Amino acid sequence: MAASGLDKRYDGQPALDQVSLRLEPGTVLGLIGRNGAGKTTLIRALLGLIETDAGSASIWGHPALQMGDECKARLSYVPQQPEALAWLKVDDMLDFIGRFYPRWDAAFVDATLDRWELPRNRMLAKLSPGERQRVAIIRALAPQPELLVLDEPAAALDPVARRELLREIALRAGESGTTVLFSTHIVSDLERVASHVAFMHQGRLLLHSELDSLKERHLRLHVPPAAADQLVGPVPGEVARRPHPYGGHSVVIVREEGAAWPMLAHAPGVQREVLSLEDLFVEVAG
Ligand SMILES: Nc1ncnc2c1ncn2[C@@H]1O[C@H](COP(=O)(O)OP(=O)(O)OP(=O)(O)O)[C@@H](O)[C@H]1O
Repeated sequence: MAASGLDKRYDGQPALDQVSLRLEPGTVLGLIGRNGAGKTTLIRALLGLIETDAGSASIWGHPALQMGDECKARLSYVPQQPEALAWLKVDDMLDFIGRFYPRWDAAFVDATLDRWELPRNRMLAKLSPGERQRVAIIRALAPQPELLVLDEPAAALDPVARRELLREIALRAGESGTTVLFSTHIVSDLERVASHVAFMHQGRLLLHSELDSLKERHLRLHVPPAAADQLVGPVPGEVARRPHPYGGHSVVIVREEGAAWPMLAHAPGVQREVLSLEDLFVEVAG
């Protein structure tokens, strides 16, 4: 799955601004960003569900906008608010959908409905939002997709259900090599399962990196007033800068993998701080 140069405007406002992204097979990419950052728009553009103003998206080398049935059968998508087939009972909907998929795992459906204590005979429209989301997740996993796309799957789930979902995603990725793209604003969820992380902010993709190397590549420097002369121009790799309330500045920097830190990181009186993912998110998107 890949996109290059995606632009999308709504009422003149950019929802996607020159977004390029490549999802390598077998990775679990967590897409993180604040409300309205453009996550859903990006997911829909990647899947060819909306046309963009510029740029292109492809899935397994085919243009996303002209995806054929063969490709569709290899991927599953859980939208933020699953609404399809709401007049059917849980069991009937899953039976009906299952007929379209050769690799439909009926035993998984059965076991997971029990494990998640979902009412099989109730109409989808009468389920709670969290229950509906769980059913949508079962529906998405049962065909054993090669590519699983989840738009804020945890939004309506309680903490126990969230853990179960994350465990299931990790299992699929680890055992079957399923490629996963999921959006979230819960940083701890992302840290639990993602191999890669992408930050969206105001329609732009600010950062796309392997999760493990992210912390090694970023640093917050606390620069005391005495070293202020070092901050006249931009610091190499500068991502964010804030004045400290008690004087001095904090500067977040990024370096290429294996590259050296800029001189400022070694300057006298400058303190280095390794950022958590949450801190980094707040720094770039705050
Ligand atoms: N159909 C639409 N018509 C007009 N504006 C839209 C439409 N869809 C999205 N937008 C706007 O585009 C921007 C990005 O929205 P999007 O839903 O992609 O954000 P998001 O990151 O998924 O947000 P959230 O975390 O709240 O779900 C927002 O400002 C939103 O209001």
